[in-house]
Amino acid sequence: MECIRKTISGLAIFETPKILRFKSKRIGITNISLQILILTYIVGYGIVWEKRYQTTCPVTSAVITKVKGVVYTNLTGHQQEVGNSSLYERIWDPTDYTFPTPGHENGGFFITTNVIITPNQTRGKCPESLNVEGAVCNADSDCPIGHSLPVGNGVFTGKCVTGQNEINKTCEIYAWCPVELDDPHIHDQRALLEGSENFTVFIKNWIEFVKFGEEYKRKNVLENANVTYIHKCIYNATTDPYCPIFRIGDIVKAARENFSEVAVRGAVFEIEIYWDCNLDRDFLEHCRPQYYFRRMDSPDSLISWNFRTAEYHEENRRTLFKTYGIKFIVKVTGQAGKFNFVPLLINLGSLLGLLGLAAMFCNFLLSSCGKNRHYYNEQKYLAVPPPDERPNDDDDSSEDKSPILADQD
Ligand SMILES: Nc1ncnc2c1ncn2[C@@H]1O[C@H](COP(=O)(O)OP(=O)(O)OP(=O)(O)O)[C@@H](O)[C@H]1O
Repeated sequence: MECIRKTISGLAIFETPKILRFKSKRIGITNISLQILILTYIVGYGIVWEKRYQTTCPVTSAVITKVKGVVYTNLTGHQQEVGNSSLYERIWDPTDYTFPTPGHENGGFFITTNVIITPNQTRGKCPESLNVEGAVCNADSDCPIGHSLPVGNGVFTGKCVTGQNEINKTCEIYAWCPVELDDPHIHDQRALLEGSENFTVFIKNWIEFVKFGEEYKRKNVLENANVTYIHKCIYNATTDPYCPIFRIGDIVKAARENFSEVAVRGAVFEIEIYWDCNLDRDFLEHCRPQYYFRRMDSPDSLISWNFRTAEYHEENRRTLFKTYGIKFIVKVTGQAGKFNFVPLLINLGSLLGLLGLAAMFCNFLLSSCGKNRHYYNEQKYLAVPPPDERPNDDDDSSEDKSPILADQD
């Protein structure tokens, strides 16, 4: 009953903190300056510049690419011409030099820049390549039947036969014969498809901001673009930043790399399409893509970007291609922001909280560093003696003894 009575009487009391007014020009100016600084930072930088009054949504996108360009190759002018150099005299169109398998994931694509061709391979028996570690032999006993070398081209037949250069003997293998030659042109500092720097790629990118609905959907091709424009435009960061057609050489150059060098052994580049959209302004006018290019791998003399494919002519005949090239990864990033009361109120709330920092700092200066700190501390803090030293109070009731100011009415 006592407890309930106290609670009820407590409801009739209003408590408010007492504020200490301390006259000091220095502290007053420090306090107001800090408050202005915090206010400018939160309102100017946080709310206005960083648009923290907006709710955001990350971009969702789809990308597909199409490469165009034709090049005619031969080994004329290469330092070391191979025996069968006519093999490399050929025309290359997109179907020959782009590959869906390693390149089309994430809208990426792959362009062949260098190649070793081994034509007319058939399944049969032939000497293992001299370049394969462990292939050289002196007698049949060096080539156990059924054995294969870790980086070899086939399975040992059990015979040691005259090798590719007629001087060294190598183990005979069941394989696609003749085995791939290490064509000397690949060691030139010139790529076979050097002309591929003039190829172009059309990057088609559709985006949307799911949270804000169907009306905020668009593509990286501007609304006023027509076929004539598409056929003649080439992306340029300053003169034509919204053209979706990119010259391969320009991409490599924008990533601060030399095309002739990377074309020899291959490389990986990233094309980033960045969308930063303010939906409080005109969507089509102010929501436009920005493109960034960078090299993802680092130049390496040991590892190169290559893979093998084959063209099968009939059941037992194929042409083998060891293909070096540049892989392009397309990455779409970005977000859209739109006005919303919730983030605005949250930021204003944190502003009020942070303003308290100014008072905390001034308090610290006054109580720890100022010359009147003792006087300040005396006024600010009420020293309470420990319970066993407090003056004897006959009235042991636990009634609240704090003074209560009565209102006029
Ligand atoms: N890499 C590119 N460089 C320049 N123009 C391109 C490129 N890729 C496509 N285009 C052109 O852009 C337009 C739209 O391309 P899209 O692939 O949608 O149409 P298409 O008729 O199938 O193209 P195409 O048959 O020429 O490959 C076409 O006129 C096409 O020729």
